[in-house]
Amino acid sequence: MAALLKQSARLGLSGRHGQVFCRLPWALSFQRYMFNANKKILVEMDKSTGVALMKMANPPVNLLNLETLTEFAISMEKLELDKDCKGLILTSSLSKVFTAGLDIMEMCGKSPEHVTEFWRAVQEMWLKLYGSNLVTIAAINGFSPGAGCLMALACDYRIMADNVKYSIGLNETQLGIVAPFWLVTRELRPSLFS
Ligand SMILES: CCCCC/C=C\C/C=C\C=C\CC(=O)SCCNC(=O)CCNC(=O)[C@H](O)C(C)(C)COP(=O)(O)OP(=O)(O)OC[C@H]1O[C@@H](n2cnc3c(N)ncnc32)[C@H](O)[C@@H]1OP(=O)(O)O
Repeated sequence: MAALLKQSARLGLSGRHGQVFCRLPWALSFQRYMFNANKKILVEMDKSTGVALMKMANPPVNLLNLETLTEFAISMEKLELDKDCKGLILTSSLSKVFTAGLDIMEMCGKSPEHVTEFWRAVQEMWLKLYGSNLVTIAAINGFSPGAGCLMALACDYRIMADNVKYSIGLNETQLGIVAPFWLVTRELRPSLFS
């Protein structure tokens, strides 16, 4: 963990004036590769350190819609298959939003099949992060409501930008969505499981 944090510092993930800056070398060596399917999830993997930097890049607020969640799951699978990858830093490419959470429009006026597929993708996102073999760190560089908070909770470690304007929390009850029992017990009351 200490090594990973040092690495995140080396990559430039340092909090200052409420921002988490991500400075990466312009020149990519052979030890570094990047991939993205549809550019909603950007991944930069540094083989020399074993640390992958994953940035959500779905402006304006990094909504987690079906497309983004699917791309996220594919990206996680690729990293899990890379034997050189030991750790993952999950962050946002945007300046003040980590993610605004689930795209409410995915749950509104859609067919039951679509809604089912969408919620399956949400669960898959959680399973991929919570069950990952990688050491996972959420570098929360902005607002992180709802599923943004869920994502952060599913990581092994969380670092949040020091800015009183940014909020984080499970606010989904305001929309009539209730967090399931297993989620609450696993992430918010882990002592119940031990
Ligand atoms: C493991 C699975 C098992 C089930 C688990 C079930 C439940 C527990 C776990 C998680 C549940 C999560 C549910 C959710 O995530 S619901 C969504 C919660 N999110 C919010 O309430 C965020 C609301 N948004 C904001 O507060 C602001 O947008 C924000 C502070 C993030 C940014 O503010 P800013 O001023 O920069 O931008 P805006 O002008 O507000 O937004 C731009 C644009 O985006 C639209 N928008 C914002 N958020 C959403 C959203 N969540 N869904 C859809 N659309 C959104 C906003 O309306 C603007 O649109 P437009 O006016 O430009 O058209």
